[in-house]
Amino acid sequence: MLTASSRRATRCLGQTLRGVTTAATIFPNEPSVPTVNTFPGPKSKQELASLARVYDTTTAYFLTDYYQSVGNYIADVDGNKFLDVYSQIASIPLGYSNPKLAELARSPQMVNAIVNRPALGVFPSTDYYEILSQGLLSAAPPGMDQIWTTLSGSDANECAFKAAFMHQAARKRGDASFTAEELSSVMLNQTPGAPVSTILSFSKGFHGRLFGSLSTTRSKEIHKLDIPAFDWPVAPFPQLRYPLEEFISENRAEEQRCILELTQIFETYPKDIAAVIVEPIQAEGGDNHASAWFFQQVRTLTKKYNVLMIVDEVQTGLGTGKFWAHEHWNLDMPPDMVTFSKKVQAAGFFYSGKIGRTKEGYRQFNTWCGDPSKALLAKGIIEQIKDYDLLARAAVTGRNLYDSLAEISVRFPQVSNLRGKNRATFLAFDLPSGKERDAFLVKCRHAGVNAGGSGARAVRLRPGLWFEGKHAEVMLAVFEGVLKDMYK
Ligand SMILES: O=C(O)CCC(=O)C(=O)O
Ligand SMILES: NCCCC(=O)O
Repeated sequence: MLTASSRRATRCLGQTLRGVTTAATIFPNEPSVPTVNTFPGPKSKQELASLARVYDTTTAYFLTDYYQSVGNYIADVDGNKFLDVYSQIASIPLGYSNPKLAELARSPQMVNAIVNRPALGVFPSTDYYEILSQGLLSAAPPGMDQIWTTLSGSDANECAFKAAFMHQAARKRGDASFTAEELSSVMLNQTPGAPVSTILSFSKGFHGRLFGSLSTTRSKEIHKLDIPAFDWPVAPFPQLRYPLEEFISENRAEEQRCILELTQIFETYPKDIAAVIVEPIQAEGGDNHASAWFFQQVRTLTKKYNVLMIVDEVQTGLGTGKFWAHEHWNLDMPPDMVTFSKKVQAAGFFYSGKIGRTKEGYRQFNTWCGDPSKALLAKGIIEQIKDYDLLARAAVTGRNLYDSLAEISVRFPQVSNLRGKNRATFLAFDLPSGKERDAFLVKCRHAGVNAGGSGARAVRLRPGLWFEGKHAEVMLAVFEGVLKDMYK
């Protein structure tokens, strides 16, 4: 049954996509509606219990059958098919079983990259330059033409931190060599070889879970408890009111407050600050936005205080209607490093100049130094995005979806703080409490839509780039049904 808002989204999106390749062409076997019989089904329960004997399944939503998952639909082992607007925590860019990526996976180049996995730092492959230059670097953020590849988002951030520390130390050291004291003290984890230097992050930020990155993660206590942490500075991230355009002056005042506090930290913090790390939209921490003005100020301040600016695009990359969300800010000076992972499938960071390099070697290093098979996959993803203009199309889909959700929020005032306007389908809204949000997500799954949560009470939408009007229609109808069930 189509609601007024879902009809509207379908109409607009149908017009946009007429005459171009659609998800139906790419995924001829994609279901047109979800099917949910028994959920969780008997097989899912049984097979999860088997898996649980050897692997921690505490957080599993259901046992997934990836062989049966197609396009925007994820299947479970009991044959249930859900419209997936969460995409493996925002990390499947082009739908399940994407035939073009599957073809790439069968190519001799991919087979070679997988079975002959190189230790790239010492034995780089003949095609790594071509894979990087025609792939990831063809979508590099403005002003950046250098890349370092890593293994995960956390690893990307940590390697960017290391690059920042080494760059700052080299800047201060000038042409001098390491001193004998540096060489001996570093083996004892003491100064001056292991200097007291820090990475500043923002409240509610999420930058990963490894030892260094976790110290910059500030989203939820549970991620950090019991793990030793660096004593590093934290600055307030603006807590804005939504919709942004209705609270312009309040929001500007809040951002000014945060910028003032950041300035104070730069002025008075007793330890060296090598870099600031910031997400363009705080994702895990609750889909928290800030304006281009705020980020422009951060860039100006970091330049002024000789602090590097790392933009963590692990979740926003490919997700906001541009390759990189910070492209929405119109910065005068690009950030120093931009980290990526998730939808890109490969991980690493972009930079310009020499920030990511050291003259000695073996300092930014590990056995793999990335993974050519993932970099090749990233190339295939970027090509498909360009071939079908998927970022611009996601921007249109997102605008219509935002309007439809805004209409829903009028009928259901429990749906509040809708956010992500003009950020494609990187959308979220709040429900009154975390308990209600969790109940909403469970009910949606029973009704055939797999969505996610972020922060304390947000429902987050992260569909892939082949998500279109007809998918939005299904999602909106399910959301309306569940909201009616919960609130009317
Ligand atoms: O939920 C998220 O946004 C982040 C997912 C992730 O990387 C994590 O939880 O470690
Ligand atoms: N940050 C982990 C989120 C995982 C989930 O709730 O699906």
